[in-house]
Amino acid sequence: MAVGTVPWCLVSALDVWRTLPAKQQPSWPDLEELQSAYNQLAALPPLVTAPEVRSLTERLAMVARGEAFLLQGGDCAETFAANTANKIRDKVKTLLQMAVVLTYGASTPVVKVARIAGQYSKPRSADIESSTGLPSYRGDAVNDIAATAAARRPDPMRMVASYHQSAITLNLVRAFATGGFADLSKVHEWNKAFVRDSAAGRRYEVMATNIERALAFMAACGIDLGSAALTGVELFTSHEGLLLEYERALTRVEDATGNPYDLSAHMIWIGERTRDLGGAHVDLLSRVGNPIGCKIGPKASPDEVLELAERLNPQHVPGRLTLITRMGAGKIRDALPPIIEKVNAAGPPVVWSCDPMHGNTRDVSGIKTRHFDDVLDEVFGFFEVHKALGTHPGGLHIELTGENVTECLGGAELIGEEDLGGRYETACDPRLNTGQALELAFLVAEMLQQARGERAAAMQELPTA
Ligand SMILES: O=C[C@H](O)[C@H](O)COP(=O)(O)O
Ligand SMILES: C=C(OP(=O)(O)O)C(=O)O
Ligand SMILES: [Mn+2]
Repeated sequence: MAVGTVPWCLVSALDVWRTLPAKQQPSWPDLEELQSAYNQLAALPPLVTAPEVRSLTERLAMVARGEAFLLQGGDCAETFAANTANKIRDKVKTLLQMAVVLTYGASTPVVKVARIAGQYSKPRSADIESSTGLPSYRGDAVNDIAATAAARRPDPMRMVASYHQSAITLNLVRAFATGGFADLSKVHEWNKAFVRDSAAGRRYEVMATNIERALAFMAACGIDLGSAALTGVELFTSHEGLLLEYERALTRVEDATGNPYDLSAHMIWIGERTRDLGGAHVDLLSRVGNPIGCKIGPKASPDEVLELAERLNPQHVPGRLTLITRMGAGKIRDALPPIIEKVNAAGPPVVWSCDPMHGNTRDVSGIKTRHFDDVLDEVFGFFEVHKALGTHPGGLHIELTGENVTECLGGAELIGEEDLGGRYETACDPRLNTGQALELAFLVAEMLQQARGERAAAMQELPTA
């Protein structure tokens, strides 16, 4: 593994990353322990399969063509402690509820990708936490969040533990997706309860009633709402491909095709802090067959993004690459247009997705938070830019939870600074709570409906031949 000691000609293409600068890797204190964890991971079965991964690429190709919408969401950082049946259920439930609302708004399929079953490592701004003087918490796959020196020591066996936690989660997620939990009529009943019982929901009575009518119409037409197609969903998994040893150990060459896939999740994304063109992350992930995401922050130049897009999708495969822009509400309207123009003019087809969370983090008396209005404003900006350029606003990437936490400010429940202490439970970044996430889905659905109405009106105005 220590590639510096191996002659260059013996390095597998999948290990070239070992010769390149790798940012945000833990300082593993014991390389023998690391080797042992790697060997264990490499011998374990994959978490997902190559055909599933290819199905997601096909679904994302539909998004790239403007025929579908992508919804990606979940925790900033999953933790072993919060990996309980109820919390997993409620996260999946929130995603499914959002997806139904967005499907109605967009009148197209919604591709559902959870940040789940592997989101256990975090890039950090600082190696040392200023409040404690301890090494920063880097996710449960690396160290423990408890504020002691022993807890913060990076332990490679935690990567093996996070594999097992991911397997447990995935087992439940698969059961929820196909075992009746995701039944369209039931998800709609949950949305009706949200609309009826919450201040946030009451604003969306009209849309909920319209969805109800659409379901009644389908039933009247003889469509069986109890059929497998409507009681199950396709739910894919994703996480940031940050820990290179973990991702490499779960990269497997498919017998049937001879192609490598990172089978730790269906979709893997590269973070804003590790997307260097000459870096290890871009190299490893450029070589696997999964759909790849890449975060794009406000400092990225159009040329740099085009180069990244070519590097990550040289064959121009639709669905292979999702560019997840996370500019900040105040910057998106200026920063995004030149990037879209550059990539669309010469580059590969991409899915354009909006992460309205990471450019809008702020500090309130030492607590990391985000304001719902900023999140919404960035989403509005994203839609405005795409409308002006005639491109498809393909998706949303959200940090959310299925619980009633108080981590982000605002929303219809008007969470204020004084409320942040109530249920602030995230291990890293502040997440939208269920109500805020559903509210966002209804607002985006309204936007999508309006955009459809405008397109239809424009078509009617076209002169006939
Ligand atoms: O999730 C994203 C990053 O890991 C996170 O925003 C970094 O947070 P920090 O600035 O507190 O290190
Ligand atoms: C680290 C993250 O985001 P970014 O790379 O965009 O900062 C994240 O999605 O949690
Ligand atoms: Mn985050």
